[in-house]
Amino acid sequence: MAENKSPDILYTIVDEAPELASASFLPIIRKFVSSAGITVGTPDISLAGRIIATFPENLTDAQRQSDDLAALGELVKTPDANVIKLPNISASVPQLVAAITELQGQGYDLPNYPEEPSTDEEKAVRARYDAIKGSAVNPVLREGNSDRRSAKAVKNFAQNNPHSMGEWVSDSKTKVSSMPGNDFYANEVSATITAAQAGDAKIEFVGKDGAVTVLKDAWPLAEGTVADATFMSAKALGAFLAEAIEDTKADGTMFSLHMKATMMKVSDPIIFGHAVKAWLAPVFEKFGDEMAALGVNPNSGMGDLLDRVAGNADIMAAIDAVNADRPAMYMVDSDKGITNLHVPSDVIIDASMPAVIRAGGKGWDGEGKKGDTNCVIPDRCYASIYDESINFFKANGALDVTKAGSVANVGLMAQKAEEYGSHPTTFEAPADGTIRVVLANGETLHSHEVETGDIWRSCTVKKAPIENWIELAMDRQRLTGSEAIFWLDENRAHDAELIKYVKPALEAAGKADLFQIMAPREATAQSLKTITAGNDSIAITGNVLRDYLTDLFPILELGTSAKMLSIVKLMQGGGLFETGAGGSAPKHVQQLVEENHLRWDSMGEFCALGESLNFLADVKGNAKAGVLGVAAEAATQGILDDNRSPSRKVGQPDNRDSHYWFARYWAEALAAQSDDADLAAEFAPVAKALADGEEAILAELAAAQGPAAEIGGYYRPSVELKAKVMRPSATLNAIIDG
Ligand SMILES: NC(=O)C1=CN([C@@H]2O[C@H](COP(=O)(O)OP(=O)(O)OC[C@H]3O[C@@H](n4cnc5c(N)ncnc54)[C@H](OP(=O)(O)O)[C@@H]3O)[C@@H](O)[C@H]2O)C=CC1
Ligand SMILES: O=C(O)CCC(=O)C(=O)O
Ligand SMILES: [Mg+2]
Repeated sequence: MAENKSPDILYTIVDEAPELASASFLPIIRKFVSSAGITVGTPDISLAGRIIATFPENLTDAQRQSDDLAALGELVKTPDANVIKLPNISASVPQLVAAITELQGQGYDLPNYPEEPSTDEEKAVRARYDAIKGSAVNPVLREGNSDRRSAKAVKNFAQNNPHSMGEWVSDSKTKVSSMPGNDFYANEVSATITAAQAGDAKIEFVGKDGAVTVLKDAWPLAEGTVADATFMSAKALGAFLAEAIEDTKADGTMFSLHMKATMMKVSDPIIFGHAVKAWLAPVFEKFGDEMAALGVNPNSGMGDLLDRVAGNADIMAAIDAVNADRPAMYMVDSDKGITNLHVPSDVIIDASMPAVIRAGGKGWDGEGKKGDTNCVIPDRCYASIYDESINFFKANGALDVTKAGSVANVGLMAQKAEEYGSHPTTFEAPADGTIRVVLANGETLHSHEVETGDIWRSCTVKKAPIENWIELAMDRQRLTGSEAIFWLDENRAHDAELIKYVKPALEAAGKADLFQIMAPREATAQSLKTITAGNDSIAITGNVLRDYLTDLFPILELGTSAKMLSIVKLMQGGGLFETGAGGSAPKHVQQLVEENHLRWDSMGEFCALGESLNFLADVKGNAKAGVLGVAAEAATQGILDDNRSPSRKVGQPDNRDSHYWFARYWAEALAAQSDDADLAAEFAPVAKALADGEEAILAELAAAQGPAAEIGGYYRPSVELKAKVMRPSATLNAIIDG
């Protein structure tokens, strides 16, 4: 972070579409808040920035960057944090490799990603890259639980301006397929650590010969922590996937796999790799050794595999033959031939399943044809929410957006809760044997018999985050009076331990009758019924369902999760304001580069900015921030009232136009208010200049659209080129920079 004085607000530098939007929006924010003496820092948590910060010894002084993520990770543990966090890339291996290659091309002398490290040096490099891989940012910053909901104005807008929804028919063949058993759900055991059990635990693998290998040492388990262990059988997974492919073919639908290989960066790429192997089973049987020699790693996807075998005509012919015999495949981009199995980070379950459901159960096949799809979600822990949603819409038709209520979420997230914190304690069984958790007192807490390749993991959640989550749920219920459901399955080992916290806490507060506890399937059906009737519900969930539901319901209700209010009340008193619940929208970058139109909607940034300024006012007593915050809320309302959000098509207003309107409404609201005469006087001429310049500004913005745009890189675009593309209006720039 460049500034010496700690900035009042930190606005993160990220990747892809939100970062392009920032090139236009940040100068506006800076201009407005500087009038109140508020400073904005820009910590770089982009994938490229994190790579650069990891290898200072390879770089010149000019190239080096501080480790801003580490600094932010410390800041969020203090009451001073006021962070606006935009979505960033959680990189799959192919993305990480592409980012490294791009940086090397820009003159950064970075080591290659060691695919198969053998020397100690390679292993050390690999470990440093692995810390950057996957979801490496959000879990570090989320030192609090999550409160995600649609702001009233956003919800009203959606009801009055319904987005397009696919039609649901009762005989749709779209379905969810999951393993019948031997998955994480079936094998889960869980316990709450007692005082006598607390301390540094170990995870061990015991071979059939009795030899013990320590997989994880000095693993602190504090009293009150809920600690689970479970595994997915590799054999059962392989058999299930083979059957699912056959079943899809028999159904005449298309095959689609929905995983979270980014956030679940250890387990899910392995499961994804099993699907690639199952799809190309005859090819792996015949050419397994040749493919291994070419460096094929199925976990990196079909795209990487095809690149590696492209020079071998026999293998390519075998792949073509298998594909000809397979069912249709759900496509990421049918024009470019990118399939569901190409890149593990292309189809991410939280966004992909709601997109299928919003479309009436449809996906697109290799010929660009719409059709029903078999949605393969191997593990059953959470698949039931999608299965139940699909059943509900088959029976009731698509949601009526104009009348539907809303499902908000209170999510247990703090301190790497549950599955999303389980990467350091996830292992692929090295051989047949036993994996066990041995406590500090020598007791074996959990133990599983495993076979080679089984995916074993332990998830934990600490006591203070659980208690904070229950408090937050009670707050939200009290403030809204809504139906409130803890989505917990008493038949699941982990959830049963959480229920032991929830029930007494509710009873002690005298609120047991205001809350229900339901398994995810039942809670899905109940919540859909509630919103169909026009009422609201609060889903109080664990970390994975927080993630899934805060895309599912907003994508159905609002058309997108980008417009969500996404507040993380940090446990030490600070504020972390996430901008929406969606990601960094890679497809939007593609459109900008091809035709200079950015369809990214900054509504998430607008909402987070208002919250962050109000936080500065409420918690830090900064009255001018309060005035700016109220005016920013008015500007957000103006964007909605006058329908100034970006359009999808080139030639129509885009992200940049919405920023002009936001600036104008913000300035007008500041000029009109009477709480701070200085701010009113300062912004009156700004508001006038923006209004007077409307025609010129909109014409200059429109003129930029159409031709390809050059931004000088994907993972690390040129700052100058980005600014040139994203700030094409000289008239607007003169007002903002003046
Ligand atoms: N908080 C975070 O840091 C998060 C990061 N991610 C990361 O984001 C990347 C992409 O993930 P993906 O699964 O594709 O999900 P995204 O949410 O990024 O994109 C899916 C689709 O949602 C729509 N969308 C998302 N945000 C906006 C917006 N602001 N304005 C308009 N439309 C929007 C777009 O639809 P359309 O194409 O129809 O316009 C987009 O193609 C991955 O690297 C992932 O790891 C994902 C989730 C959260
Ligand atoms: O961190 C990530 O990879 C994704 C986060 C996410 O999807 C969410 O919080 O909703
Ligand atoms: Mg998500």
